[in-house]
Amino acid sequence: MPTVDGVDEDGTRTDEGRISRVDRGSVSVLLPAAGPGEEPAELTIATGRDGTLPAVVGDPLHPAVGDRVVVDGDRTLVAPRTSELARDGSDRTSVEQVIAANVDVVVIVEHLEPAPSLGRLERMLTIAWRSGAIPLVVLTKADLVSDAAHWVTEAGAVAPGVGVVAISASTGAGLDELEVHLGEAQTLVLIGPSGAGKSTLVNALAGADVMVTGVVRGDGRGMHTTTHRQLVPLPGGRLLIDTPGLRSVGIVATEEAVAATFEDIAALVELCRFNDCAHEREPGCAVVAALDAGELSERRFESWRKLQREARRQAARADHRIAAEQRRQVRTRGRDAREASRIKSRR
Ligand SMILES: Nc1nc2c(ncn2[C@@H]2O[C@H](COP(=O)(O)OP(=O)(O)OP(=O)(O)O)[C@@H](O)[C@H]2O)c(=O)[nH]1
Ligand SMILES: [Zn+2]
Repeated sequence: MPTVDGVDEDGTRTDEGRISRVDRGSVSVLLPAAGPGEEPAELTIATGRDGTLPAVVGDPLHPAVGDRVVVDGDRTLVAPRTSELARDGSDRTSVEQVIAANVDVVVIVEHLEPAPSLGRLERMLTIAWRSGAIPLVVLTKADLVSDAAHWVTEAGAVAPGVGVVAISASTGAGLDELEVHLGEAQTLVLIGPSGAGKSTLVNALAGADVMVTGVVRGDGRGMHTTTHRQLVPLPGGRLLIDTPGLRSVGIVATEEAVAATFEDIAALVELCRFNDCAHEREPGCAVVAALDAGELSERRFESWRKLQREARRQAARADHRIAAEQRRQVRTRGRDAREASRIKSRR
């Protein structure tokens, strides 16, 4: 059993790295630099025929960019994940596809010009809360507007408990404040609409293009890699995950994630007189009372309802997929059993 400090019980060294790229049949693993001034190394590791790697704990799993791995002898094991950014499976068999693992902060990038969409912010916040990472809202292009402070307040109201920073990549305004919010050695992903300024922000955080050379391991297990990495080292020991499809992740909502995004409404629901209040015309409905009092906006209420409906729909769809998979397994087992009894009766 490999240990996390890099030395096995029998004294052999194990390496710890992060998956920096996932391809068909293989993954790239980024190993930390051996010492100051040295470049990080990158290995290519073959995955199993089904595309999985063994896990430190539990069943083999499909690796994702950001996965922590322990390279131990001939085996590469995936460590348990602290967070997962998932995309709803597009086909009927796969439930969800994890596109980034072990993310600390989901940076939600939204432009100030054109005016930000609060509904989109709520949607992206739900994705972030769902992942297990901490969301941070970055409003870009502050140099183009005069009411950035107003939008910081508005965004703060739809993102209770979440940091909101207005920045300008053009003037550098707000970048210091952003640094404070990000802290050191964190793994980040950026999500946001096209043109919001994500690439521009990455360049600002990176300071320069980060180029890394691959190496050949002495034992020949690793191969030289010159692939374009999807896990980008940033100054301050930070890592940025930028995988295809991540920037425009479709929503994978759960009721818990929706409740985390709409913490204010979730608190109101607790105060409704009836447990099964539909928040329509029931007496003692705290949600309707807040709407009537103008404490809750109609826009936010509708946005909450919509995301809740989506979460329920997805849960039902996932249940449906699981049920279909179970039926398939029962059929296969039945066929195997019939086959076995046929063989037996022939003897
Ligand atoms: N004035 C101003 N323009 C900005 C700022 N940040 C980004 N831009 C511009 O906005 C445009 C879009 O920026 P990108 O960084 O390419 O946006 P993106 O979010 O990466 O877009 P996609 O790659 O399509 O997802 C570019 O022309 C940038 O120069 C800013 O702070 N101020
Ligand atoms: Zn109610």
